[in-house]
Formats: sequence, structure tokens, C-alpha cells
Amino acid sequence: GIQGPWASVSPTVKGSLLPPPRDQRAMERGPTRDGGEPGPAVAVAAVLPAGGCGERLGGPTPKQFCPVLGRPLISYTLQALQRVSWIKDIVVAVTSENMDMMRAIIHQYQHQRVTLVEAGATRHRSIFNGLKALAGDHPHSKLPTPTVVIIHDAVRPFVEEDVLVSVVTAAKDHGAAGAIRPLVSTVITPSADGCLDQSLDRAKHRASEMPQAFLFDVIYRAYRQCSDHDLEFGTECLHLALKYCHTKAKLVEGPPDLWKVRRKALPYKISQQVCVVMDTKEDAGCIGFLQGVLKKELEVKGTSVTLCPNGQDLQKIFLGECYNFVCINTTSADFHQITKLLDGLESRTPSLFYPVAVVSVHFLDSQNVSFSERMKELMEMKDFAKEVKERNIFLYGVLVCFTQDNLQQLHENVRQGASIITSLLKDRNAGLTGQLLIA
Ligand SMILES: Nc1ccn([C@@H]2O[C@H](COP(=O)(O)OP(=O)(O)OP(=O)(O)O)[C@@H](O)[C@H]2O)c(=O)n1
Ligand SMILES: O=C(CO)[C@H](O)[C@H](O)COP(=O)(O)O
Repeated sequence: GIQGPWASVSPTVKGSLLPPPRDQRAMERGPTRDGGEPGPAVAVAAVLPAGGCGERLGGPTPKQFCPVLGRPLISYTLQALQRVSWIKDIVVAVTSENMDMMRAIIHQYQHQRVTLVEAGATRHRSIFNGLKALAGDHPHSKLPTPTVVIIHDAVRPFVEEDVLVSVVTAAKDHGAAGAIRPLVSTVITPSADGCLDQSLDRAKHRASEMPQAFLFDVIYRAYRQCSDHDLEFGTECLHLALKYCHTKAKLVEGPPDLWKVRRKALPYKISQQVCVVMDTKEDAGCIGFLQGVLKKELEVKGTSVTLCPNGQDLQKIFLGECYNFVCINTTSADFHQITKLLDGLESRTPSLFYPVAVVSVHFLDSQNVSFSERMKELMEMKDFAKEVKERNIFLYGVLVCFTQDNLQQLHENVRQGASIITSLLKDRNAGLTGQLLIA
């Protein structure tokens, strides 16, 4: 029967990126423990493999430790599991070299019910190590053995309580269960000579995702029997349960946000598009020259420039998936345009894995306006930058200085400004946000 205040199980953490849990749906599906304690009426623990190096994503930091809005990715996943009170223990497999970092993350974000074990050389080996810590018969077991164990990748941060309830409930009944999604592309089989052999009927196949859940005895038995080849090359825990315990997993349709971080999030073309926003229709003089140089600089790197003169609806820009903005301000001390742009960007869903970069370009006619006066005006940008960084928007400033009577120097400074803008957009350096670079 359904009892218990599910809504109180998972309060939305203030300031959290995670959407509020769909408790209502969980309530409809999930049985509670006897006595009204919320959660499936069995002891549940989770194993989180987090010992990979993230080769496909690239970069020196394994993807589970990459910062997302300043917080390591794994901390979001832990937060998502930890707010489900009926998951009693969370065992995380981490390599020895990252153990201290993981401890620091647990301490900094006050994660609870977490036990660390050493990761193995492959995902399956890491999971096996996690299971051993929960197995009563193992010398390294430290924790109570659960009836059901959830296995979930550290790099799938958006797991919600309702899907956890579904897989745990199904595992209780079937021995094993896993989330699935429709296939996004058709799977084909090539022949040895590189020609099409077969094309699978997409409607008949599914992508296997995480979380998965198992009766502990089933999955632990499967891991203890499986071959070195399985542990080395296997990619599917549900398959181990089938192969070694004849347990046919129940498949549960999961939501689209169960995805895993694999490669860089954005297709190159989208991430490279640049939108230039102007506060004037005028395109003569240094503005026109800057536009020309920018087009050339950015085009060289395979980008396209959209010019949006004043008066055009900025909404159109926000609807598009643009991640690079150059805001050219010609009106002295006027932050109107950039404020409008930042407001619009803020209302857009934050891009978690790729910051939006905005370069605010200003001009200083040093014969007519004093440098210190202009700097004082532009200091405001620092506060803007700090605010919007919270939303993964990186704001930079560029000041192009000129004197009316030295056209050659103006052109040179504009060229330098354009190359600073290009580097800022390309590098997306978090440390330079709010800084004003002078050309
Ligand atoms: N020896 C390993 C390899 C992987 N994992 C974990 O298994 C999950 C899913 O694996 P995958 O996406 O393949 O991660 P990586 O192996 O890090 O990535 P890549 O395959 O691109 O190297 C990740 O949380 C990863 O840290 C693990 O615990 N131990
Ligand atoms: O998704 C999985 C686990 O998370 C896969 O089962 C397995 O680890 C292979 O991963 P990938 O599809 O990223 O190669």
C-alpha cells in the first residue's frame, strides 16, 4: 500500500541545479516501508563507479571531477542520491590517486552516507569492488548487506527519485531492472568489407541507461562468477545477471535527462557561432572597421557573424543556441544594451557544460574623455560579471582606445581588440571574467 509523506522525502535544496523531484509520480509507483517510513520496503544501497579517466571527454581532469558551475559533477550525482532518504549507503569507487580529492569533495559539500572504495581498472571491476564492500562474506565488507543494490554512474547527475523507485521496485520483483531510452540513431551492422550487412529495426531495440537495480544476491553472484573477459570488456551489468544467474531484467522507460557525460557537449558548429550586438545602427568609422576585422578573425576560425543592429528583437537571439556574444557599446557609460542582453541570457536555461561567453566592447576617445573617468564607469561591469557567472555566463570587457587624429593607430588598436575578443571567446577563461582588457 502507499503510505508516507513522499513529498517530505526529497526537499529541493535551495540554490540547487537539480529540478524538484517528481515526488507525486514516485508516490503513485512506490511502496513504502512498514510503519510508514518512505521508500521501497527493503534495505537499499547504491554503488557509484567513479574510477574512470574520461578519455572521450579529454582534458586532464576525469569528467566526474570536472567543475560544473564551480562544483564537481560527482557532487551533483551524490546530492541526487543522498536526498533519497531510503538509500542507506552510497559506495563510491575512486582511484587511489583521486581518493583525497573525493574526500575533500565529500567534506566540502557535506555528503552523507558515503563510503569510498578503491576503483578497478575497468568499470565492471570498480562496480565489483563496490559490491564487495556491501557483501557480508567478503573480508573487505564494511557495511550492512542490502536486499537491493542500485548501480548508477557518477557521471549521470540528473537521476531522480521516481526512476530510482521504479528500478528498485522492479528489481525486487524480477531480480534485476534497468532504465532504457529509445535509440536516437539507427544501428547498422557493417560487413568485413565495409559494406552494409544489416540494419536493425530501431523500434525493436532500446538504449540501456542507468540507474539499474538488482537483488544484491543476484548481482554479487553474477560478478563472482564472471570471466576476466567480462570484467575487462563487458559494458552491461544486466547482461551479467542474465548470463550467470538467468535473471531477466525488467526494463523501465527512463526520462531523457538520464544521459551520461561522454564527449564535449556541443557540436562544434553551434558552439562557434558568434552574435554581434550593437547599440547603434551606424556602421561607419571604427565600428565598421571593427565589424570587418571581427568578421575576418572569426570567419578564419570557421565561425559566422550575425549582426543585430539596435532595434532588432533580442528575443530572437535567445531563442537560438548561441554561446558567443560580442556586445559593441558606442554610447559612453551606457550599459543598457549589455544589461538587456544579460537579462535575456539569464532567462535562458543555463548551459551546464559550456559557458556562454559575452565580450562587452567599449571605446575611449582619449582626447575627449579622461581614462580614469572611463575606467570608473566601466568598473560596474565587475559586479555584473560576478552575478552572471553564477549562471555560467562569462562576461569580459575590452576597451579600445583611440584619438581622432591618428587613424593608423585606431586601426591597429581595433585589430588588437578584435584579436583579444577572439581569444576570449575561444579560451573561455573563467579567471578573466569581469576583467577589462585594453587595446
Ligand atoms: N575503471 C573505471 C572506468 C569507469 N568507471 C566509471 O564508470 C562510469 C561510466 O563509465 P564511462 O562513461 O565509460 O567513464 P570513463 O571510463 O571515465 O570514460 P571514457 O570511456 O571516455 O574513458 C563513470 O562514472 C566512470 O568513472 C569506473 O568506475 N572505473
Ligand atoms: O552506459 C553505460 C554505463 O553507463 C554502458 O553500459 C557502458 O559503460 C558503456 O558506456 P558507453 O556507452 O559510454 O561506451
